[in-house]
Amino acid sequence: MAHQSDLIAENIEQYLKEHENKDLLRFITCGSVDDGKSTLIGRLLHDSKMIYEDQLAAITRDSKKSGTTGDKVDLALLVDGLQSEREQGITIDVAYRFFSTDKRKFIIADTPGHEQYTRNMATGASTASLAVILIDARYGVQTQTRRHSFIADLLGIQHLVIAVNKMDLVEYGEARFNEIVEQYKQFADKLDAPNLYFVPMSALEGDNVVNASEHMDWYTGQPLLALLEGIELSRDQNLTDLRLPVQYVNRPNLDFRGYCGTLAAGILRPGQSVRALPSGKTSTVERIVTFDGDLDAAYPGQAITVTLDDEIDISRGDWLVAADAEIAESNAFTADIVWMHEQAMQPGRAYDIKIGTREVSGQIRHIDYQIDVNTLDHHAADELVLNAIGRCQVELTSPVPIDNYRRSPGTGSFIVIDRLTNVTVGAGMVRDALSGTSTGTDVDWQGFEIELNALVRKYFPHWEARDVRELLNR
Ligand SMILES: Nc1nc2c(ncn2[C@@H]2O[C@H](COP(=O)(O)OP(=O)(O)OP(=O)(O)O)[C@@H](O)[C@H]2O)c(=O)[nH]1
Repeated sequence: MAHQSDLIAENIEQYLKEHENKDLLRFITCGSVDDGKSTLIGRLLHDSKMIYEDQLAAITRDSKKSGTTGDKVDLALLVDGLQSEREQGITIDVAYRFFSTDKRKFIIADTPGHEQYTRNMATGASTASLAVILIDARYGVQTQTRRHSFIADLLGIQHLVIAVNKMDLVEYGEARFNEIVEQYKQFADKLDAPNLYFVPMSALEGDNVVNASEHMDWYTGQPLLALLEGIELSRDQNLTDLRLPVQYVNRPNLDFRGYCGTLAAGILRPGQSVRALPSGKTSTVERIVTFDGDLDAAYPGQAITVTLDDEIDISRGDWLVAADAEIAESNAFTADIVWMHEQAMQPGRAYDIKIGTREVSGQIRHIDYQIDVNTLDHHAADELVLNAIGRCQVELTSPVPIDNYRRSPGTGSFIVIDRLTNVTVGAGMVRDALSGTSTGTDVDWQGFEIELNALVRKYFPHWEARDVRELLNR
């Protein structure tokens, strides 16, 4: 079990360094208000001895004053306490907590359930491999449960742990648990849902969180922590396709030219034949350079600098892929977009799209449908408001290589940036390439007109856009 030095870390850099030889599981916790998310995280930290003695003494004292658990220690106070410390002076959307056991280190993204739910969850989930979805055993699958599961699935999370909590309030009943499992599975049929795990638990009483439950001997699976420690993650990585989006070209002197980036997919080795996109030029990997020396092989997620045998022209935003890889290139594709800004997405408006390490201007040319995250129904939409999710057609002013997000999240995702304010207003997951359009590098007239209208409204409120256009046409 953990030592004092393994306690919850404040500083992620230092924390990761201390535990660098263990593998890392990032997970997200989701639940409706009062499902017991804080209690669960508190219980996880408490039972795996991640809490300082003085913290425990403080919450034991506070539980008597302001807890909701009678004589018992209210472990939710631990999490809420950490949260309020972190929130002093700054507004954060997602709180991250770090802990480790002998087997693995963990980062929990804890997303507040109330406001701007979709945006927060999408932020927390975008780097997570697993989601713990809490269900109150008394109420079973709720609209929120479906919403959380859908977003987790949309973001390509491979493992969903359905934590049926508060089993103590349903007499630890096996029949009730099975009923909820069935309810959930029926709904999960509509998802691509990858690996599902169901755990009956009581976060309050400590059943099946870290320690196996004495009250539910009918449950033969593992408690939550053992599950989190044991789930195999390597299978989730795409080791087949090679993708290195170049973040920056390092040229300290005439003898060295290295291409730096984080390997998004595949295994890269010296001697490998590679092709640069969009130029199509090929070469061979000479060295893989890192801060700690050269590598014989690099894996997804590793930040590397690559040198090649030939001097081919590669710049920031280009991709290195396997020489024989077949990749569609197009200036149009379909994508699921999560809208993250108060100002609604307007099809036809010009936005900057940052895809991989490249930034290109473009527009959302059409919303095929909006997805109701509560029912998973599709319906028509002219715009996407804050937190809405839609299947859209995106068109760029120049072609890019297209990767499906599910196959390669690192290169198949993008963000949408407002051109006037430079604020990130949306996040998207690429689905399929569409055949290119004649727009090519032409001016995007529709987007231009919308921007023009906005500018005219701002600076010449008494003018009509029509007047401006007439002026331009003269
Ligand atoms: N009986 C019982 N009560 C629980 C259990 N888990 C949590 N609770 C209680 O449920 C209430 C809500 O728990 P929290 O942990 O604060 O729930 P939360 O989901 O974090 O809620 P928010 O922080 O408001 O989003 C508290 O009174 C807890 O003591 C459980 O397993 N059994």
